[in-house]
Amino acid sequence: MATIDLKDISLSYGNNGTAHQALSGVNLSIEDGEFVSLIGPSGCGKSTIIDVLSGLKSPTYGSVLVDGVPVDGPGTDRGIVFQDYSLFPWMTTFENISFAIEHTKTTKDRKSIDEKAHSFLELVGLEKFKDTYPNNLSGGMRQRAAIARMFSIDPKVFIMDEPFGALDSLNRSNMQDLLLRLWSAGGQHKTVLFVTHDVDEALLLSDRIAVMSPSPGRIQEIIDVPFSRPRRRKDLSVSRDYTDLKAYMLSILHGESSGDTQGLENKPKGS
Ligand SMILES: Nc1ncnc2c1ncn2[C@@H]1O[C@H](COP(=O)(O)OP(=O)(O)OP(=O)(O)O)[C@@H](O)[C@H]1O
Repeated sequence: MATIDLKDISLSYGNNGTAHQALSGVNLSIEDGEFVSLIGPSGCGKSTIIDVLSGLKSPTYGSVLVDGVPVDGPGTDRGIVFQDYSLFPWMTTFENISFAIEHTKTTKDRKSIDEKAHSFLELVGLEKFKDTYPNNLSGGMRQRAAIARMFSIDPKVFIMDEPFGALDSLNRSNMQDLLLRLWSAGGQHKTVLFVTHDVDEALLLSDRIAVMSPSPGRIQEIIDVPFSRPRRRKDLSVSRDYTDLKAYMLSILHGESSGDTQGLENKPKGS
């Protein structure tokens, strides 16, 4: 059970003389179990929002709440996966996961921690690579290990910053399927904030998509994704509603739409 509230967030980098306003007046509420993606051009402030929600950066103005409680630093209630560097390079895959479990303090004895770590490695198909160091894993394997680690600590909230951005398209599809499978396992969905540059990825995964605009970073529009779950790529790709919504999103991202939800003629129905 977790809700996220970003309330009127502004953030400036640097000091007065050279301050750069990265975010201005960002408001976003995410419901319990909701999967929300952030999409927008490079430099619009997606990673800054991720850092603020993670507790790695404090906003200059505004507040961040998880389940109504203000975020004042990193915590095990929020699991994070970045595009890279999510794993400790000096630990094997097994050690990375067992270390994370150990630090949640919910599992105390060594045997239970190790069993739990093994079960998560198995879940993502990495049991054979338990003694391998991250540098000797492929990019896809590293991200599988990072996702296993995030799930193993059972956080209320998943925060993912372009986790599949560096993967080739086949690996990326496999990882999206894995994420959706784990996300919906057990019927209790986690609350997710997911950054992507990829419109298809956002439409496949999300309940809602927040489209950002730059200079300073703002949320330009929030789109409801109307497709029922489970979603299958091949069904989506032949659906007229899907191609219309994708075209609409691309038009916003390329600055061809005002982004005004009122009275937009080219906005597809149901979004
Ligand atoms: N530590 C920093 N110091 C100064 N400016 C920064 C810093 N980090 C980010 N910025 C600036 O803040 C703005 C938002 O950056 P951010 O990384 O959040 O954007 P982004 O949307 O995640 O970009 P990308 O899609 O390229 O990862 C950019 O203009 C960036 O140059």
